[in-house]
Amino acid sequence: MDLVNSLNDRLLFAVPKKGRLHQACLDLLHGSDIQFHRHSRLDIALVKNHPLALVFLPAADIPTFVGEGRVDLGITGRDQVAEHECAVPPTDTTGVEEVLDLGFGKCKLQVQVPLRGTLTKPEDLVGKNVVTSFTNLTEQYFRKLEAQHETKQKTNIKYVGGSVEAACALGVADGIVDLVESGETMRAAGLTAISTVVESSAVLIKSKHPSDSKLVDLITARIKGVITAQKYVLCTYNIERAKLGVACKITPGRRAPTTTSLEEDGWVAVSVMVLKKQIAVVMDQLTEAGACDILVMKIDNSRTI
Ligand SMILES: Nc1ncnc2c1ncn2[C@@H]1O[C@H](COP(=O)(O)OP(=O)(O)OP(=O)(O)O)[C@@H](O)[C@H]1O
Ligand SMILES: O=P(O)(O)OC[C@H]1O[C@H](OP(=O)(O)OP(=O)(O)O)[C@H](O)[C@@H]1O
Repeated sequence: MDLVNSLNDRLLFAVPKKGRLHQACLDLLHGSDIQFHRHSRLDIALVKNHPLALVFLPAADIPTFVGEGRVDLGITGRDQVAEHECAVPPTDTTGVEEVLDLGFGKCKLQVQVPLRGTLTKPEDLVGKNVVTSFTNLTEQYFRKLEAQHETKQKTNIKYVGGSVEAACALGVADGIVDLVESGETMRAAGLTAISTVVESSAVLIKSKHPSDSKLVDLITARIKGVITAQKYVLCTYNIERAKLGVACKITPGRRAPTTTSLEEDGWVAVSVMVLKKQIAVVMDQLTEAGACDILVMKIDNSRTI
């Protein structure tokens, strides 16, 4: 198969080829019914049911390809977009547009120092050695700090590709700038966070001039449907009509709750979307408000505005 020629007339969609975002992206594509078969060792996969091709790239490179318009859509971390934009500021025609926050891959890019050391605030690192994989954001952060303190001292920023947390223990750095999610890696390395450079989560991005805007909108709507379905549950309950006003305040729904009269006089059944993380509290409040037969169901997919 001439893979390169078969890319003509297909929208290109970049997906992280490995790392923390890879599996969540595959799950999202599956949930969106984007069907493909990836041959082993090939970083391009043609989508069977859309004029679309997936390109598997390192998360850090995706903002470059999408920003230059070589690839139409992509998923990466907001931290990677920010790192790229520090080096290549967007113009009217280049750079990426964020389409959706995907809600996974949440982490913070933080300045970290040894827990049992003398450095306690970011200013203490000015003029010292800082190791990171995010050199552009780190340069920007420390140049700003140096300017604020009107010092001629320059912080020395060094790049390493991974295991950044080892740099202080190995005597290469006085502090690091690295990603933190649970904080386990940081604590295990005897480090503590003293400042946040960027807060991140996975985002869907698009180029400023995608080759097929209609298909971009369709793929966006599909992905949004899956993300919404993951965030919400469907809650149904029965309640006396007289108590419906109070119950609707507890479960206002995204637009409004759906109510249906029950065969039993004066009673209604309510069906409403509730944020998954709030459902336990909502169930407690509904019970107190007089609701009964409360049921909670998983939503597989959705299309909402
Ligand atoms: N611990 C984490 N928790 C949540 N999200 C993370 C975490 N670490 C990284 N990420 C997100 O995933 C993106 C890719 O990071 P990851 O380290 O998995 O990339 P990678 O392509 O495997 O790179 P590398 O080879 O440098 O490790 C990050 O830019 C960030 O947005
Ligand atoms: O706060 P935590 O939950 O411990 O996660 C943070 C760690 O995750 C990432 O590294 P990853 O494990 O992807 O490997 P890497 O160091 O090779 O980038 C990041 O660079 C941190 O080291």
